[in-house]
Amino acid sequence: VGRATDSGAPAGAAARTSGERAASYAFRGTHQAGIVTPAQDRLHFAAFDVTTDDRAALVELLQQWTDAAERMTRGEPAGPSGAVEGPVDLPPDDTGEAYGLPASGLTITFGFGPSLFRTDDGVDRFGLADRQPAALRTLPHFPADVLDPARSYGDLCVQACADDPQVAVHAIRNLARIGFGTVSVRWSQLGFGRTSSTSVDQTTPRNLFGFKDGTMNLKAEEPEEVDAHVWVAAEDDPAAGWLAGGSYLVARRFAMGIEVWDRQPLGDQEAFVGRTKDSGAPLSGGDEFTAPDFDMPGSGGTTIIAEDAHVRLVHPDFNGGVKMLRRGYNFVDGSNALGGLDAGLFFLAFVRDPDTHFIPIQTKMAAGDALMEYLKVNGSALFAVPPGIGEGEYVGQALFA
Ligand SMILES: C=CC1=C(C)c2cc3[nH]c(cc4nc(cc5[nH]c(cc1n2)c(C)c5CCC(=O)O)C(CCC(=O)O)=C4C)c(C)c3C=C
Ligand SMILES: [Fe+2]
Repeated sequence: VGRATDSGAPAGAAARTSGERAASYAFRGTHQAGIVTPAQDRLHFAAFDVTTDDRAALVELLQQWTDAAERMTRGEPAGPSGAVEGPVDLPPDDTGEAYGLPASGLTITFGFGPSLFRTDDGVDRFGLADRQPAALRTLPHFPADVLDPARSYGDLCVQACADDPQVAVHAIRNLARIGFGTVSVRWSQLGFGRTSSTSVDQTTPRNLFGFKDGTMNLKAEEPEEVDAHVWVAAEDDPAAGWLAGGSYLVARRFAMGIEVWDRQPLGDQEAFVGRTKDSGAPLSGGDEFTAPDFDMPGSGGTTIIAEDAHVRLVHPDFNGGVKMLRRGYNFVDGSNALGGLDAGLFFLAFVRDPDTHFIPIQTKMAAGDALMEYLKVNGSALFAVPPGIGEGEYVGQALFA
């Protein structure tokens, strides 16, 4: 199986055939991997706080993280000696739990939070304040947000996705280990079962409400749409030229009231979403990929896709044409005090500008979406995702130039 470029296309001699998953994705390229590369089945996402005010130490960490991430995405150990071949009187430079495992499609995607540029008190810890992108601010409070600060925010983030959970966890663990003394893990989230497709080669998966999720997602095979809605352009923000070719990453932990949801009639569940549970077709008819007819009359003077149906509220036609690249995951983090599952959807979306492509849609959804009855958001964060890493560069290098 060939290696893939950041566009998801094969880069090696052995080309990938349709639907076949690449064993590894190129770490370096125009854009970071883990955005338009095909969404893998497993996630370990971590937000870090930087525990030093030393800019040089931060840069050194990013250099070390770049080296280790490149190695791990190739299926190699995090450091040159590895888990078992280093000196016996030193801790190994790889923790070992992925020893013998293949790359498993690992992608590692880095992001920078607003607090890296300026603390809540306005302190410019690393001399980066004048390079803070205007759109990189703490997300506003939305109705139904019950945010836990211990699951929110962060100076840095790392999204590790792979087809083997052990490989994703190994990546985060080793980056945290390398960062000891410079960063600490603020929060992390495991995910299983992607809730989106980012390539037409992928079948649409299901979320924990049991519905197909990702049907109308932006896909790698629509590069013009991806350019228009995902990648930051050089002219977007004069203060943040370093972000050109990058993106913004929205992370929101949606706790789902699945026990209450499971007691709702099938027809009601379908009305809340606006699509059938079986094929995922819009309630106005057709198959999964048929465009919804939002004007089709239903019974009693209403439309067949209800005014508060999720797919109506978030559809580009009702949101100034904006689209997003969703890349979220299901999660179950044990059970809660009431004996229910602590389950939900860890929503991840890459957008060109959160002010136009996320905040208005989330505001509308939080205020009037039928799904919100079953959702609470207890974690939230926004990160600027620097562009891809060129040969000999480290992640985010242009920010520190
Ligand atoms: C603010 C953006 C969005 C949030 C938050 C969100 C949460 C969320 N969504 C589902 C389930 C489904 N979403 C679907 C489609 C869909 N969702 C968004 C945006 C947000 N979703 C968009 C832009 C779209 C595509 C709309 C379109 O272009 O038609 C679907 C339908 C299948 C699909 O197209 O993917 C489902 C199902 C849940 C459960 C959830 C929070 C937990
Ligand atoms: Fe959605």
